[in-house]
Amino acid sequence: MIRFKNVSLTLGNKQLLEQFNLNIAKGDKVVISAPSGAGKSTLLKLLLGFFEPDEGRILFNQKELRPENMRLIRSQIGYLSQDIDLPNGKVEEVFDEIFHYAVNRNINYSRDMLIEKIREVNLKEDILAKNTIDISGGERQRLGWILVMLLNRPVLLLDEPTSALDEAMKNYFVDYIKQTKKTVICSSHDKEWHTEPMRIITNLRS
Ligand SMILES: Nc1ncnc2c1ncn2[C@@H]1O[C@H](COP(=O)(O)OP(=O)(O)OP(=O)(O)O)[C@@H](O)[C@H]1O
Repeated sequence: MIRFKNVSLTLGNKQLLEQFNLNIAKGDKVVISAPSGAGKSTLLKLLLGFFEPDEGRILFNQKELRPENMRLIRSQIGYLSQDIDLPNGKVEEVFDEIFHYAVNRNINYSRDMLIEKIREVNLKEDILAKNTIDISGGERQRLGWILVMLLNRPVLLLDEPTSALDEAMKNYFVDYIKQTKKTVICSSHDKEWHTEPMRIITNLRS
């Protein structure tokens, strides 16, 4: 479903990917656990079309990543960025707004579903009335997770998605990924991700 074929990429003066090959089948769970600065975030950003490879090809559902395909490809991806980029505003309104975007209008979403998820991830309902700029890193990360879970897209790209969470919460999200049928690529250093059925990738330079 996702294929990197001999992909090389240099940013600045640093070669991050060198003839990199990776085949990801539908439903696979891939965890990238290369050292800091190795290019994990960049690999995810390549799939979103934020960077283009210097050499090689990237295929998504047999289609080559090209500017004209990116809109359709992105509509199938739930992306959790490292800094959880939520718009400014009251949490409840931010979620409402996101589910009113044209691309998300066919998704089943309600305030009750949001509240159920908020409870599941050990947040309190009063977070709905808080501004997204006034919440902690751990709260923000859990809201990002709630968003990708509710968006319910077939492919998840997760960039250090458990870095700000306690052990119980890390395990909660690892368990969610274990049981989902979605195709998942996750960058993380957390040991909780080193478990079946995750495929661990440690080297981006071959
Ligand atoms: N647009 C850019 N121009 C030049 N260099 C860049 C650019 N984006 C990233 N880099 C550099 O590429 C390297 C890889 O960055 P990236 O964020 O992908 O690493 P990472 O493996 O995710 O690291 P970490 O685990 O610390 O988040 C870093 O040295 C970074 O400074």
